[in-house]
Amino acid sequence: MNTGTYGYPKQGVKKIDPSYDVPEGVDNRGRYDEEFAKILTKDALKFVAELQREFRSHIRYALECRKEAKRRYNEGALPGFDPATRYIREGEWVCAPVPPAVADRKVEITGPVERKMVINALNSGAKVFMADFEDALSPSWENLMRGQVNLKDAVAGTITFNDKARNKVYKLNDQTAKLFVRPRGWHLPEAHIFIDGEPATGCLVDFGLYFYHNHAPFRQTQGAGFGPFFYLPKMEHSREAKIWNNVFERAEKMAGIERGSIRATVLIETLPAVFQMNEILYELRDHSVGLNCGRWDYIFSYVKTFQAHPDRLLPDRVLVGMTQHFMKSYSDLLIRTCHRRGVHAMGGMAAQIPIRDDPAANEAALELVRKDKLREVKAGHDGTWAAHPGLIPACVEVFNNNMGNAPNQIKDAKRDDAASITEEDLLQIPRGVRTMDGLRLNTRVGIQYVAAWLTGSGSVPLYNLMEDAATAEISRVQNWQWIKYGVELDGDGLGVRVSKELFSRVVEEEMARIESEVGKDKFKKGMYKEACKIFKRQCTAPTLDDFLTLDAYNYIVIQHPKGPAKL
Ligand SMILES: CC(=O)SCCNC(=O)CCNC(=O)[C@H](O)C(C)(C)COP(=O)(O)OP(=O)(O)OC[C@H]1O[C@@H](n2cnc3c(N)ncnc32)[C@H](O)[C@@H]1OP(=O)(O)O
Ligand SMILES: O=CC(=O)O
Ligand SMILES: [Mg+2]
Repeated sequence: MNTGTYGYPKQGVKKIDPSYDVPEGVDNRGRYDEEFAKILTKDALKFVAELQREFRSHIRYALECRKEAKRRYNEGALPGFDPATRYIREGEWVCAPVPPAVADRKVEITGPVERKMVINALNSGAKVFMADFEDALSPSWENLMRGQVNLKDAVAGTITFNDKARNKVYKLNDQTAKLFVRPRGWHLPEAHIFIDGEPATGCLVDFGLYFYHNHAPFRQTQGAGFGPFFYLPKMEHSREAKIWNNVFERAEKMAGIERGSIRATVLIETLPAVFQMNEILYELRDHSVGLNCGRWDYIFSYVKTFQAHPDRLLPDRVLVGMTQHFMKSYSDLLIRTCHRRGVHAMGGMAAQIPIRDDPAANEAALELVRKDKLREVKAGHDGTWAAHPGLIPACVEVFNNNMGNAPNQIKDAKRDDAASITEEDLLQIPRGVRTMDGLRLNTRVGIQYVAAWLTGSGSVPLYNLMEDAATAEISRVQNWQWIKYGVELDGDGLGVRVSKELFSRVVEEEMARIESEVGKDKFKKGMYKEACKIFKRQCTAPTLDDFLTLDAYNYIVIQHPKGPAKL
């Protein structure tokens, strides 16, 4: 079907779904659902529209600045510390004290805002559950709106789920994890809600609807007077943190709650942002509750930032771990920065997940997780992420054994030694081989991930590892980089140069392998062919697409009255 931007039929704008009651200037093109209507109330949408109107020019400017920075990096510049903000880096200031409710964040579970998983995560024994509208969620209208319904029920404490097939009813335990919510990044539009004729900014929809409905019960039942709490993804510069700070202040004013009630942890997961950690904390100093090592997007961002630097090619994805010098430097400097400013320095996600049908492989995976967590706690991190409830006991054990009863290490692990970390340390080229296996695995994983994403799953188990939008991005940009620069392979493919022709053959062979692994029936019913087309185009594009999900988003937008149905 011939479609315009976001799949909206080109022949004309159809009328607003009459069933949603919308404020002036807001056009809701998402499917009507009685449950969704309780979230998409006129007043809640009015709040989202106010945020959009107040901040759209700032967001547009910040995204323009990203483009400008990209242009500079593409012309050979390297990211680095900004001399203009040296006074912030060298100044003696601290963030507002950590709210007591979240002083102890030793282990945090993450997961999409899917109903059963929300309950399982809150019951998992982790201190925090990061409910994800971002890397782990395919942002279809259904997923986003159901996610909002689920979180509202979770904050109210009434969430239940009846798994009829297994005759099992899920409900919350007496003790649950504290909820943090991660909205989408600044770059993603919400193509079902138009404000003044333009798609809304995705993260303002996620934030605005969640905040509007939950701030009061959250502060009463979870935050002990503080909150709600957030994780903020994919920022590249402190000017983006400043926008969030202003959004928070605007929200606090609307709700009539004290300034500094809302708290957020910023993911440092872009290469430019590592040079802005003090500046980001400074902008958010009244609303901050730390930084987190978003290691997967960070690796993706290393490739993206250096897309025009053929001297900085990545080795196989599996070799770019936290012990590579640039990754270790990033984590050490993050700890030093956070603790100097009085807030949490959170670790990141190990990609291993439990392997049910192979006890030896399961133990080996658990051992890798333990090793990763031991490295983090010894380095001074105050807590870490787990992707699966089955990993919580191992993570808790490592952190408890090494931190005892202390809620965090903010005062005890100052890491002043990390003050000497330089720009060169943070940019050092990762070492390792580039192999045909690496190219094949990237291709197999990338295509299967996109296929899952197109059918509504934003995080999936593939080859015993957790894959989400961030890990899939690494597969995509690494393939792109190797093709673009005709990388000469090591190992089995020794001497072979990666080219579009070689990649085409690899895609064909890996598609056949995927079909045999998932079975003919699932392959036929799934969206593997569409995924292959998207992934292949992106890996061979003359210029690198900024995000895999921006292009793929067109396939999952379904506007009503009925636009093209892809899901
Ligand atoms: C780079 C980053 O951004 S990391 C953060 C974003 N990524 C994520 O959050 C990934 C979260 N994890 C997941 O989505 C899942 O664990 C996956 C997709 C990796 C694996 O999923 P599955 O193979 O379906 O897990 P599995 O079948 O072992 O699940 C067993 C049980 O644990 C539950 N479970 C698994 N992971 C989670 C989770 N993260 N949160 C809550 N419950 C979970 C399942 O719902 C299931 O529950 P049930 O027994 O009551 O039915
Ligand atoms: O969001 C986390 C990451 O590693 O990316
Ligand atoms: Mg990420």
